[in-house]
Amino acid sequence: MKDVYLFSGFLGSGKTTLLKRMITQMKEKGLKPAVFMNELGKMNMDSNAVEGDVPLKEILDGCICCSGSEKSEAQIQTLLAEEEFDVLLIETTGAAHPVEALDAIFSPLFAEQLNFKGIVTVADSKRWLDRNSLSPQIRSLFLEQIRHADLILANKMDLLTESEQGTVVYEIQSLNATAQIIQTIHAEIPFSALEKVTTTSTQDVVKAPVSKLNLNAKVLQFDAPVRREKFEEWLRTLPDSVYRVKGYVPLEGDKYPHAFQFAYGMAQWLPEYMKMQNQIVVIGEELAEVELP
Ligand SMILES: Nc1nc2c(ncn2[C@@H]2O[C@H](COP(=O)(O)OP(=O)(O)OP(=O)(O)O)[C@@H](O)[C@H]2O)c(=O)[nH]1
Repeated sequence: MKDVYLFSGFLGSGKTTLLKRMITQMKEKGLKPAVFMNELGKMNMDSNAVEGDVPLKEILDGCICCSGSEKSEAQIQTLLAEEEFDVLLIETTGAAHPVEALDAIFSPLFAEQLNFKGIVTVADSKRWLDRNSLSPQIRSLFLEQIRHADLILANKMDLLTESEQGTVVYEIQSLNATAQIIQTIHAEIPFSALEKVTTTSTQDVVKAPVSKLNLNAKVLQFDAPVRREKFEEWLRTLPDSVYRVKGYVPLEGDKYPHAFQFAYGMAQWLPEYMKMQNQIVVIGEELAEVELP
């Protein structure tokens, strides 16, 4: 039997950061991980984070509103048939209800092969404090991801004061009394913390209704390099209903585009040493008016 962990958490909370850490630690222990990820918006930026020697299946432009469980089942089946691995890590999109992703894992097809260990939710602690500013649909998704977790990482603790950190842990524990909560910075946990997880989820778990999300993903292409200040100024004009921006931004004067991440008001730039497609994906509500500067 292969252990399976499901990584859940809102857009930009730190799931890919956790995934990378766990892959490194598993390899150090001599375990072979495989990864299945679902991405919004036809761009495979996160899968670039997974090294080439790790078996990987992904669904790009993953469905936002439904589980698409047949597609997921087919991908998992291919992994099982074609690859050698010990542990399967599944990263859901930040827009997914964690319980929907369970459909594929609990498929009778895999009953003899997969041992589901649990839902690990990465919570953006700063966003937690500000959750009331989310639209009602998005807020209920955000809460559902935490409510169904077996292990919760209260992540981005570096952005909070000590008293805010205490508030977040207390409030999250009131929403989910059974899950263990670990306070983290950049999702730093030992793999042993993951191994201890035991799930309370079953196929019949009852999920609160999350009404239809108006979340969309829009890919924007750059025709020419931009000035970094101009681009950052543009970011500040984005409405609060833009939850996530990521991709590759060509900057004036630089040979290669820069990998770029933006989540909850925080931007991160990383140099790239290869030619990547000059495009970003913007994820949020009401994106019709959002265009590049
Ligand atoms: N300050 C701070 N930034 C963090 C922390 N953890 C992750 N980040 C940053 O947050 C951004 C999003 O992290 P990811 O790991 O890509 O988040 P994700 O949940 O995989 O994002 P999606 O898959 O797009 O939903 C990146 O720029 C990370 O470097 C943290 O603890 N503190």
